[in-house]
Amino acid sequence: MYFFIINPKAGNGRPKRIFNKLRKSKLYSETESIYCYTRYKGHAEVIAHSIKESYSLVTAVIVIGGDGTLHEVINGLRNHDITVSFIPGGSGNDFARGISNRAKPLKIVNNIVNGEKDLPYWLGNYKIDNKKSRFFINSMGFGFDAEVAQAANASIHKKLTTLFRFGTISYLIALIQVLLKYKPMEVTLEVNGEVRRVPNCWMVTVANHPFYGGGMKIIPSARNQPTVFPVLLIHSISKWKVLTLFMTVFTGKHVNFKEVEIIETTKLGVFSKNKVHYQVDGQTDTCNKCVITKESQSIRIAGKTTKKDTSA
Ligand SMILES: Nc1ncnc2c1ncn2[C@@H]1O[C@H](COP(=O)(O)OP(=O)(O)OP(=O)(O)O)[C@@H](O)[C@H]1O
Repeated sequence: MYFFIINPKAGNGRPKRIFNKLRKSKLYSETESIYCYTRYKGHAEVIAHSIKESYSLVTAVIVIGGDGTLHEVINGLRNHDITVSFIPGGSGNDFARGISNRAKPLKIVNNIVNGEKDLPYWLGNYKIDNKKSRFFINSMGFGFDAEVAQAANASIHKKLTTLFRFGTISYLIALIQVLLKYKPMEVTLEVNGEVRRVPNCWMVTVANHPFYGGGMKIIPSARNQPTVFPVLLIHSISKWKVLTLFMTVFTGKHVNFKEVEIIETTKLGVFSKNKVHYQVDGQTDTCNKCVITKESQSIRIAGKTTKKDTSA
């Protein structure tokens, strides 16, 4: 049995339209499945957690929503044995980009039902302050990018730009708004066992794949694998240079700036006396301490076309 979780609020209602179309298909009518719409923020996590009880009956959980919805489902399941699939319907959809899944919704379901090979995917693990550890699917960032994500989520432009499929534009508007008032943080990092103080720090970002903010290549070299992960560190830079730097993020050329460092590590600690903003898979909050590691056991992602074919 396939279990669909649909976020009707993601991507200006796109997941609902996708699912309505899917339900009218012959493939759907021939497939044993149940579905559930999310009703509030965090509901996808509650639904996924409840599936855990009867997971032996579920062949795969199919998420239709944005990256935030997938983040909740993965954390609700907390079980690497349940196969998960993702039909992108959000405003950013960086996860689908990260695994290079450009297939259309019907094709994704067709791939799952017809047993296309599952893709192994290694999540990031993060522990904020003294809370329970959780997983992230795409990236986690501290400082400037987190404040930009927060401003973009709250912006009235987001709805409009998502409607016209220009999610990145709302991110760029938020970037300029935050840039004008941003004050760099003072953080202590623990990387590869070494402690390092970074007084004029703009951002620290960790990623499981290159994409971020609706298609920017924040860490172009990031590859999904089980051991190390890359950390992008931007510090001691002027505001105007940050603007120039972000102009080149789409091509990945920003890594050539002398103020940008990329460090590979198995564990990252971020500590600060003052609360710092963080974003995890696009959702934001503040913290004083975070420890990030890589999950060595992979989860299984179904529905990706392994042969070169992206037709519906
Ligand atoms: N019924 C609902 N009403 C309000 N919010 C909801 C509902 N269902 C889920 N949510 C919340 O919607 C938020 C946004 O979801 P999601 O991130 O999947 O979409 P998005 O922001 O459009 O896409 P992306 O993350 O790819 O940019 C999540 O925080 C989720 O908890």
